Amino acid sequence: MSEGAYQRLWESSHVILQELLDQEQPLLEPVPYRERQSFQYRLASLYLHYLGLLRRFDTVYDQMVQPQKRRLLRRLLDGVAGRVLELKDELVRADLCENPCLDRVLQNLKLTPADLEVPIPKYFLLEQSTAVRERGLILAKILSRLEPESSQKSFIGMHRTEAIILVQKAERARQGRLRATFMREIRRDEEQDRRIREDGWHKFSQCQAAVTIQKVWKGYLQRKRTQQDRRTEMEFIGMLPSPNQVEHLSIISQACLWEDVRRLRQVEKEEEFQAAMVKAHDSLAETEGPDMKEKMKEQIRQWFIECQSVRMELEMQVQENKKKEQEKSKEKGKDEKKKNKKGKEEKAKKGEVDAVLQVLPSKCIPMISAGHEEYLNTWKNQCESIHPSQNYDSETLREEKRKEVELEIRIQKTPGKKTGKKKEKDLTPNRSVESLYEELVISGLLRKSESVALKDYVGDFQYLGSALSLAKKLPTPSLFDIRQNVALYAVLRLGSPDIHAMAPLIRSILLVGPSGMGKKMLVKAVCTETGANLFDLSPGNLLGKYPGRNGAQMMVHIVFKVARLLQPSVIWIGNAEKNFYKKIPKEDREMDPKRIKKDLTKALRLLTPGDRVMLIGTTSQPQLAEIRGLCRVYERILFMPRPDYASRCVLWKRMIEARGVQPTQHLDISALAKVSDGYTPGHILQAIQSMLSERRLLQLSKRPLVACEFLGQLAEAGSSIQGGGGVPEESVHPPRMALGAQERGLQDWYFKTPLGKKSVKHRMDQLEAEEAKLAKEKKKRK
Ligand SMILES: Nc1ncnc2c1ncn2[C@@H]1O[C@H](COP(=O)(O)OP(=O)(O)OP(=O)(O)O)[C@@H](O)[C@H]1O
Repeated sequence: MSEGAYQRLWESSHVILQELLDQEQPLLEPVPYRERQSFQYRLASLYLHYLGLLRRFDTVYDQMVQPQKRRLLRRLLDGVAGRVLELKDELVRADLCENPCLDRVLQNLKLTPADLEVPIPKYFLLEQSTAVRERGLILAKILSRLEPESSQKSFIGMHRTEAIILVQKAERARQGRLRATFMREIRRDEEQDRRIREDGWHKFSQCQAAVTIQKVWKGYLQRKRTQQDRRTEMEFIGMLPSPNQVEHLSIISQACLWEDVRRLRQVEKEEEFQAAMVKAHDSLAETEGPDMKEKMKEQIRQWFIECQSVRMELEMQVQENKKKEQEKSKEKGKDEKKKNKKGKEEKAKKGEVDAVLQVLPSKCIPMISAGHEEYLNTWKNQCESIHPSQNYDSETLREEKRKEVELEIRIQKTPGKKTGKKKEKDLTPNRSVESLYEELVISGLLRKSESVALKDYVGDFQYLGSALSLAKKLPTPSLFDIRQNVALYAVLRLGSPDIHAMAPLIRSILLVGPSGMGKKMLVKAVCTETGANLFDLSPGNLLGKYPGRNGAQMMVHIVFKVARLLQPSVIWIGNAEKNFYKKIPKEDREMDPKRIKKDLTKALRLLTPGDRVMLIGTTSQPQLAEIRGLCRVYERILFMPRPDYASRCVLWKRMIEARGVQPTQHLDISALAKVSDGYTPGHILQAIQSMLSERRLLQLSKRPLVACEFLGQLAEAGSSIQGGGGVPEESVHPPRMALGAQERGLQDWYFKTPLGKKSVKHRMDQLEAEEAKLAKEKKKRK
């Protein structure tokens, strides 16, 4: 796309933004509780529109070259991202559920589930790439120093004789297989010869022979043609990838190349702009600075004189008014008391006070509005031909710098105020961050995170959300919802300091789901998408480290200190239930899993907006924990049930493709999705990995994949996980039933959490109200 195209995209985005800003004011007005549905609908529609706007601003900010426009775009982008997070919070409050159903709104607005995907601004990684790379290098350096010992340990030697026997075995097996194939061919030839000898040659006339050959040939041709037609039809309706994908890929890679070129130009123009800013500042301070100072002094003097006279007048008036009011208030007091009494009695008579729904005032809207104004005043009508090379605009630069210089001079005249924020006690005042960082790496509390993109967390949308709600069934979150919530709660907040400071503060989330649901994968994805450090405070990882009460305090202190200084950071606690055990099991007593509970709670409370540190807990057995303590530490709880049919379809397809295999029409993905009901993505992945061995991959050209080949592996994957760590009494059941029971347990637990409780209560109230209504109608008919 050209600069002009991005400019047009920016322009059209502001038309949408204007419409959205117009809808903001009415949303602030309180709405009676009975209009809850329309309130939710308005919120959802606004949320979807802002998401679209976020996508647009991200594209424009990523590709626009002009440095001043980029600065404004960045503010707009962060503001809109913050507003998306605010609206998500409002939606959760209104729907009493972490994954409100948006399918109906989506349909009404003629959008697709792809429009619901949360875009992760590209600048999160692009603009901090050097910092992240440097930190990665330091980590790799420290780890490489530690590595030799572990690599020596993992190598298991083999005796020479054993090795020779192994090679001999393999060679004999190979020769045996060759001989068997050879013998099979000889026997087949002999059998054919024998049959010909016994039957004798069938004699054809010339005409008969020609007809037979034609029959075979025409049949072959027709089959080929039909196959081709079928393929074309499937490609046309989008059920098969088109054959000219190579061409398509080359177009995409060329577009990516152009995008990179534009990013390089951005850097060039930014450097020029930085230099110009310094120059403009210095020259303004030198030429206009003294005049500004004089003017300011004069203004202050004038203001002082005016204030003095106004104050005196006001004081006189106040004294007069006081006298009058004292007299009046005596009389009024008697009347009001009577009125209040009456009002209260009337309300009590009506029975209840009508509850209202209201959106909280936004922190982001003022920033977005200011950005929108600036766009309208400065950039909207600016003709592109003025700056065809995307150079900075010197007039606007001087204007901005003038304000900055003025502000600097003003600050020189008024002494700065001291902030009264209390500082937390530093237990390691004499240590440098580098040495603390190294200590954490050596003790294994700071780990290298594997690189995983959030989009690789595969899963489809819940298409039946509203239909289920109408049928009074609680829709369970889909894998798509989970990916979306992780993007909103963790990635967007950790990716940018400005977004973090504006958005509602979330310090911790807990991922709850059966083993193999991808909880650890999501933690890694958050680190990858934001370039965050990964601290591991899992109880199993703390065994024997920083012993004693003081040790635990010091450990938590160092982790949070380094996490904050080198933000963004993720502090991960696997098996999070162990920190809050109701009763510590014998096998876990040695690790004393509850020892960091107190310090963790305290340290979390000290995180404020702008501290991009997030605690992410993962658990598959939350029932073992004391629920109040767990819910106090983890502010948001994301329940991850097993994938539904739609998600399983995408999972099978994408996971097979990831092994380098393009599924053909011989492979019935839908059947695989049906039989894998009750299995987690981890099980499906395990089945695919053990089925698609190197040998099977080599055979693909001759023997295409079919669905039934996976069944054995799938059954094994389910049963092996169950045998490894499952609950003993469940192991007698087939895996599907047992897993279902485990899931129900998790769901029951979720309904005991604060939000779960509210949601259940709300739905019960709704049911009761409807039943009462029906009963009334019945009575009337009688
Ligand atoms: N939605 C998904 N898309 C792609 N891969 C997935 C998905 N969910 C899980 N996986 C894969 O399944 C495997 C198991 O996932 P992971 O170890 O993250 O699960 P977990 O929930 O943390 O399990 P546990 O509770 O046992 O620790 C990983 O290889 C992960 O990449």
